[in-house]
Amino acid sequence: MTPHIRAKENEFAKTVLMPGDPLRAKYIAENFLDNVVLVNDVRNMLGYTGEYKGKKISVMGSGMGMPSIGIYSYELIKFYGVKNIVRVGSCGAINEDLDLYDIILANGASTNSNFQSTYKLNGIHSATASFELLLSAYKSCEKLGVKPHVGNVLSSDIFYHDDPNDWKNWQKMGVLAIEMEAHALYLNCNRLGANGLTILTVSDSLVTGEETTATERERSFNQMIEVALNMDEA
Ligand SMILES: Nc1nc(Cl)c2ncn([C@@H]3O[C@H](CO)[C@@H](O)[C@H]3O)c2n1
Repeated sequence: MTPHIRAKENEFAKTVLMPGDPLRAKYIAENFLDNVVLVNDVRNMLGYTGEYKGKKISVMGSGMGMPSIGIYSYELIKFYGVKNIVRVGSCGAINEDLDLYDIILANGASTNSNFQSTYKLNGIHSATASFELLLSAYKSCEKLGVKPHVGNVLSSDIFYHDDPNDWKNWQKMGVLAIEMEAHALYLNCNRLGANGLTILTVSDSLVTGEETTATERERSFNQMIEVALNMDEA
């Protein structure tokens, strides 16, 4: 038990998938996993443990933003012994080579957040994914015939930027897309010795202004889930 999770000590698998939306966690549990058990519903941040092709795996919502995923990923690693956390989410593309529904594997996550000030570093930590998980996800993409984009993303504290064009400065740095969680996940994993990876589906493009519809998001989301579920476990 923690302040935010009611699951018993051994109720999470070694690997946890984390969509932002707890209803996505419910969708994944109901549509992809067998022998599913609800292990958390505190604050309705639904968490489940089940099996995929006979392998134990968990899925739980992370909420939106770095403070939220920062709490849940910390507690999963520190108090439940989780070793691998794979964020599966949506993002806004800022690179012109990206199309709607493209899949991104984030090897790193830049940020405008103050999150890493807690580590009192006399510099800026490069928040990076686990290469083991990144390679496993890349191989899973190959098996499924998916060509992912591998690169840096921006984890922003803000969804509505006051200057609607400030993403263009990040575009100059080769950043592929904007989302709001990866940087904090990677910091927790880097600090606590766990493996983290973020897999994203492009749900909108700041370059073209295109957006997916709610139903299209669900369809395109499935491909990313299959990539995550078919990864070899680290
Ligand atoms: N800042 C931001 N901007 C754009 Cl264009 C996004 N597209 C998807 N997301 C993700 O979806 C949620 C916001 O809708 C967040 O969890 C975030 O990770 C985005 N977050």
